[in-house]
Amino acid sequence: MELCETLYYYRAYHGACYATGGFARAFMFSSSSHPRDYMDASVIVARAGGGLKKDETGQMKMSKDQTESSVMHSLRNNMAQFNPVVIITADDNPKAQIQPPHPYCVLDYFKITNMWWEKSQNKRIVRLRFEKLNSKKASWWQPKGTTEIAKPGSLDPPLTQTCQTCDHSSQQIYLQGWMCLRPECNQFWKLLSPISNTLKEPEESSLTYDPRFLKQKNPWPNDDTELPLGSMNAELSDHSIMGEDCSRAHWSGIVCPDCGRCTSRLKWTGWKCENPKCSFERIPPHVLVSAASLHDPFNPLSTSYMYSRDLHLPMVNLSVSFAHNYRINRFSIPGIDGFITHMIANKTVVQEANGPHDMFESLQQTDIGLARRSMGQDFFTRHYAVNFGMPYKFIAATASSPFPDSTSPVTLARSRLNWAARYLLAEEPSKSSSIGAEWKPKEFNETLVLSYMENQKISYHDDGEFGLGPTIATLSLGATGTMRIRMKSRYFSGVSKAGIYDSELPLPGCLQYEKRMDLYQGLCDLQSQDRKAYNERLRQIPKELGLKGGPLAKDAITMTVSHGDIVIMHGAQLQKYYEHSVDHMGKLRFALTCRYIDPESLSEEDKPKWEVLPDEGEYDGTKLPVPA
Ligand SMILES: O=C(O)CCC(=O)C(=O)O
Repeated sequence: MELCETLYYYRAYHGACYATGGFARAFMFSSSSHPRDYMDASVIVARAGGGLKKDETGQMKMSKDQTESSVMHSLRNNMAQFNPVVIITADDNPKAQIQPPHPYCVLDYFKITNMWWEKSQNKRIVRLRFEKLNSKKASWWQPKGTTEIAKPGSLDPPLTQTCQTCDHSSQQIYLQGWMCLRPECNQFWKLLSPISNTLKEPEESSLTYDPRFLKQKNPWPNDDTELPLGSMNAELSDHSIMGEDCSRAHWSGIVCPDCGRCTSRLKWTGWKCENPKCSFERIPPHVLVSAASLHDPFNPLSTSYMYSRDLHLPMVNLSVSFAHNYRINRFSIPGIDGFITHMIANKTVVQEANGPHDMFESLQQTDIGLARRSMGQDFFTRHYAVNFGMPYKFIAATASSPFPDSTSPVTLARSRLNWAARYLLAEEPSKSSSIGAEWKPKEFNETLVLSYMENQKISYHDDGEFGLGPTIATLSLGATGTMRIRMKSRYFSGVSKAGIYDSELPLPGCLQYEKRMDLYQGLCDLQSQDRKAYNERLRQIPKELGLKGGPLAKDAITMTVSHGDIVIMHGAQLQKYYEHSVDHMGKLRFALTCRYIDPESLSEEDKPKWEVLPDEGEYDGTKLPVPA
């Protein structure tokens, strides 16, 4: 992750070659290399990535012929337009002549000089020869005290021969003899035996590179020049620019100037080198993003009720009301016991003392411990988070502290959201008494603060973990966000990833709703009568109805959440069957989300070491002057 966030030329989380926009940018040279791969101080020969699978012994093996892919087109573009690629080595690279000092190390820029087809383990593969771009620069990966036996260009040029069958010419790569390298030709990958004068595929283990092929020099325009390998992210301009330190470049990783390690920005305040032996830290000055700068000329704030920019599918029911300076959009989704309320704040709300404007600015001025949360295996969430009150231990566990250790926006948000939830749940027309009774003992006992810099977002997820909810309320501060709510794929398609039909009551809006409804009762009966036949039916139904796991439902509700707005989701079913995501287009956004977390649902070690006291803020939004 650190590599991919720091090096603009290598953003391939799972691949050997990173290509983008039709050009290859970098190659990773690691343990899954091919036996004929080669590496010295100036030349590398490697197999183009892809097509490897683990065999039963855990070894990476070719499972099928390689074919022309978009990566190969990119590599050809690099050659045609003289775009060099960066090569990175991993510490398990068996061809490295020295032990690389770090798990991943950048070698340098290389020219791709040759790209050809071969055969290996009876499968067709593509191979590449790379030559270091700047031949004047020493290669740090050359063993100390040694010199290259032959530098590129110091030997005779490689032999080139034309195939008598296909008229295609190619260089001689192996000392064992010349071979046609055009896979369409029936002479492809065959050596002429001088004894029998017949063509035969070579013995792979006997192949030795022809030094004239390896050590050729291929001049490129502008070679022998230096290109930057370090990232230039996070260079601040000389002027103070509002939000510059929250820009995409500023939450990218940097190359540590002290030890050279790629370092992601894991803390809101700045970078701290992750190398345990290095103490480098960089805290860029934060130029306050002022609340006044959030002004949207196409949606001007007023003390009247605001416009709505929310959209929904026709099946979703919307009721609109106006109260206490909020436009209140209340959505309910058929089949779901619950509702979603969007309270759209006006100028009176956002400008009130200790209100959204003040909270937004105050959150930027105090270090409240916002950090990216670990998702395991060295991966971290994109956004920053910190929790107060009852510990939040779901998905990616977040550091928690008692409310008294937080800053005023955290407690103010809790009190504001408790007021909003209390007000809305009491207003809920159909079931006010039961919901109100359920809610009261579950007033919010936790505030999770999320902060999103430019281009950061939270992808589709639910908040339905055991012991949490059933009411979840968020106060949005800063840049305008888009919150999307959609049915989970499993319930939309009715099929699990393993291809098994889900026999739960189908939800309106799902694929093949009517047909699935027709099957529903019969399946319930079969389940209680004949378990074997029932399981068999679950495997047959996807084929009968033409259903497969994987299709994504359209967003049922899309809300434009502005600074000061509140979104309240109520109902466990909403979290079970639906999921939500939020992104934004600005430089900085905070989401302060309050939940009730049942302390009894936490494991002994997760239980707080502090008492979570009731909210004493007593915020009351009804006290503000309302639009005339
Ligand atoms: O950013 C937001 O508004 C929503 C945050 C959210 O979905 C969460 O905390 O689970």
